[in-house]
Amino acid sequence: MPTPPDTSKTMKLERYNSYIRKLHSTKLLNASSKFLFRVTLLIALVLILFFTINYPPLSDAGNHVPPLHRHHGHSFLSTSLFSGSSLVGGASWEKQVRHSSTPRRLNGFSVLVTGAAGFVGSHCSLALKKRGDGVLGLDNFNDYYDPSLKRARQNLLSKHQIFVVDGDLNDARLLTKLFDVVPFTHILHLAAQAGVRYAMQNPQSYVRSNIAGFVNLLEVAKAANPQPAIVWASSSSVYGLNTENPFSERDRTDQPASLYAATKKAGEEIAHTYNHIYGLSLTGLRFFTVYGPWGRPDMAYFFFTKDILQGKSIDIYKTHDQKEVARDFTYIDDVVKGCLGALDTAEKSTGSGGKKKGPAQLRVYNLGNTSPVPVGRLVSILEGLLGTKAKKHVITMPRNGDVPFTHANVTLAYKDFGYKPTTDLASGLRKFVKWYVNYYGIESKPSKGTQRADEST
Ligand SMILES: O=C(O)[C@H]1O[C@H](OP(=O)(O)OP(=O)(O)OC[C@H]2O[C@@H](n3ccc(=O)[nH]c3=O)[C@H](O)[C@@H]2O)[C@H](O)[C@@H](O)[C@@H]1O
Repeated sequence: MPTPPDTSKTMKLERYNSYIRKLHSTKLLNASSKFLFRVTLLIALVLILFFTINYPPLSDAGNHVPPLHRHHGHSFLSTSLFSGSSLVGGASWEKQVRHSSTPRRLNGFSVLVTGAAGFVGSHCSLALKKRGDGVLGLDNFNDYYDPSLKRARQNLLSKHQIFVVDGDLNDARLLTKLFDVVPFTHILHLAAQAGVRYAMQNPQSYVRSNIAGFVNLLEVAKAANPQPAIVWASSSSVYGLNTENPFSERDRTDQPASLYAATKKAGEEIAHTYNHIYGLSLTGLRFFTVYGPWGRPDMAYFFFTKDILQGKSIDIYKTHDQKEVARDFTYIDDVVKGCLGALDTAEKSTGSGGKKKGPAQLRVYNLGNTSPVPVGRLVSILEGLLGTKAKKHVITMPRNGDVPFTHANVTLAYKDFGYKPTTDLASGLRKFVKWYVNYYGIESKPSKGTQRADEST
């Protein structure tokens, strides 16, 4: 008989093999579950990020800016999560917000300045900080004009311990957070879509900033406890086709000539509503063509300077009945004094947490220079300061929302807070040109005395 095979060894081997197989399958299971777990985590993170970027906070749903239209607004990622280098709502962010907003003088204000990286906003922020008030800036750094100029203004502010939060007026969650962190006594609301003629190119940006953004800010302010007093920038353009001269706050403002003017006028009406329903103290300031160092490159005095220095021709508008166009150009330092005067005399809001307790202050003031200057004269002053002849191209004013002249009566602002402009156009432009040349350098050699046949002298 054949000897039976010795199975003990085979069985041992099989047992060993099955043990190894089990071991492998458990390892495999472990590895694959780990892998699955990681993939799920990654998907979850991607989804969270996707929703954060694409969907605004619930409270902001009504003001959601569709992604395609964001170039003049701000992405929600940078608006809602990050500001400068710190995370919005994080401990270091809150510390910066508090530090910047804390007044350094007895009974000093704590002011939220919107549009703080803008022209008037940066000047006012510095003036407030210098006298000991706390200032927190808010700006969306949009690209209506060169954002690097806004960043340069922000750098200047940060040297004076003013923190500018990178965010949009339409971000209700961000605004509410700011009011949670700081009990602001005042808002100086200067953020806006400015410029008269650009309204024909991008009308929606005016509605978004000057109407929706303003309402969003007022909604947050009325709900705050304490409610702040609000001083905000209206515009001389609300006088539109008014023919009274000079313009007084009592004159009609129901004939705006541009959508820009119409949104500013709408702001004045909206201010009335929030004052009436919620007891918010509101002061609108009608600025008259403000100019000066750190100004706005979209304004005529600014781009005339650039074009004259580069030897390019400039368009000088005349009215349809061949008259000169004139503006009550107002120097920035005078306007800053007006803004501070308005803040100093602003009474407290009377409501709290969205409920009115009694009547509150509602005011509107002209802040002009009281001395209109024809645009041709502005150009001659610039030619003198730059030592260069401009290539002047005099044309009839295009139908683009412009008005033929502006002239402020400032009696009311003088009576209520001593507003008295002291800078004439020649002195103010001298300071502007000094700043301009220092900031930009002289970009190209001025070309002298070359005029076209259709130019005036
Ligand atoms: O006072 C105001 O409320 C307004 O002042 C300025 O608006 P505007 O007065 O039109 O200022 P510029 O655009 O700098 O124009 C100044 C003057 O130059 C004239 N101009 C403008 C452009 C141009 O190419 N040529 C020209 O002759 C205009 O007709 C105007 O008379 C600001 O741009 C507005 O944001 C502000 O609200």
